[in-house]
Amino acid sequence: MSSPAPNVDPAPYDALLLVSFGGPEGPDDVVPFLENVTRGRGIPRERLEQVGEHYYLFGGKSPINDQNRAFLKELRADLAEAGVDLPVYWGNRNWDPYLTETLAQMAADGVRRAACFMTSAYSSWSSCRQYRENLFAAVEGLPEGATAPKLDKLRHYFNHPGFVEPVVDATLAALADLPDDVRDGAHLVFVTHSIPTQMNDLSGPPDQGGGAYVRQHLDVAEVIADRVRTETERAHPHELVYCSRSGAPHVPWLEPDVNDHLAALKEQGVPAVVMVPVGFVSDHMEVIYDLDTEAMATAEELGLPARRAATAGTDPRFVRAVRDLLLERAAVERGEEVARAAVGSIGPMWDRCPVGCCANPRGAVPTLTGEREPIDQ
Ligand SMILES: CC1=C(CCC(=O)O)c2cc3nc(cc4[nH]c(cc5[nH]c(cc1n2)c(C)c5CCC(=O)O)c(CCC(=O)O)c4C)C(CCC(=O)O)=C3C
Ligand SMILES: [Fe+2]
Repeated sequence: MSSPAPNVDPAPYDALLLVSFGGPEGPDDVVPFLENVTRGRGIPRERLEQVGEHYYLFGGKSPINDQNRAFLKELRADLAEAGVDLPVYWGNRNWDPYLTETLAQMAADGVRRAACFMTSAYSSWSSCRQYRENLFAAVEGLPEGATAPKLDKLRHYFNHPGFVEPVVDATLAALADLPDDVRDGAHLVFVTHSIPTQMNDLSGPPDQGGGAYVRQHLDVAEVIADRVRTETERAHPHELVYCSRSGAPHVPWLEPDVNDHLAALKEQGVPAVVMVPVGFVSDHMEVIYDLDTEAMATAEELGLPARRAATAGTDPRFVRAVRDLLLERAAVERGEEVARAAVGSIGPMWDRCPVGCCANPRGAVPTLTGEREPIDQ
């Protein structure tokens, strides 16, 4: 008796599009990149100069593009090995290769319908809807006569086992790397990008009361802390804290800041910490500057032993999650029943963002890939 053939049919998709943030590749790129990111955002000049310095400290080069190149390579190899025959494209919101250029290429190649995988895992305007607004703008910007492929965003994966399992292992590895005499009392400090509290209040579908961004992170942190407890047979207390606060000082953002939190833990007599950057999918600038450079210096000054857990990056389980999400959605679009993997208490996320989900605090802007296109708020 033969078992049923595994589903490797990507139809109705004829391409996969990796959608990312983009980052500068050298010193001359830094200012134009920051201008791209912050156009119309009211970020104080002082903050921009500071962030510029973070990039210059690393030769003006963000690691994010190379990380996406490495991810693409693994993703193509994974798809090929699994027998999924599908070209993979890559486009960024804020730097070369820009989404518009990539979509123009896809149109020229005759791509009619593409699934989009975003390098951003959670709900909020910054981490989801802004990507969808940028997809709309990129399609609008296509040259005359080019027919854009229809785009679908693959569902949120913050609670997909392929994203969470590598972070569990990374947390265990970071704990194991702490000195023996402080390990047992170590706290797990889950870290994500701060956003304005209003943006968190608006995150998720309007009928779910907002706050999805924080709720999703808390749920994943709970799952990881639980798994770590099972593996180590020890309950490491955990907290969710924030990094990379921006904006004007009088505008409230999510707190506490990771640096303040480390000081508070030291004050309480906590012997060590593992920082788990659960809000990020690779070791880009927020991780290598805000955590590895700044927060590590804070820990050092405090005399608080600290380790930073790796991000999912190119872990084969995370790469495979993209394939699983793609084939799952393809089956859904063909009208088939699917199993949807998810860990934690929230459950698998929707395929199309509901109307008004993660509203733009500055007002309605057209988006793609939602329940209703192009304007849904
Ligand atoms: C939630 C979130 C994520 C995680 C989800 C995701 O990954 O999308 C994220 C990722 C990233 N953010 C990045 C870079 C920047 N973000 C900025 C500004 C801002 N980020 C915000 C939020 C987020 N950002 C917000 C609310 C602002 C304020 C301005 C605004 O309201 O839009 C600024 C301007 C300077 C400053 O204000 O700090 C820069 C340079 C890079 C590239 C890193 C690299 O180059 O390696 C990545 C991956
Ligand atoms: Fe950001």
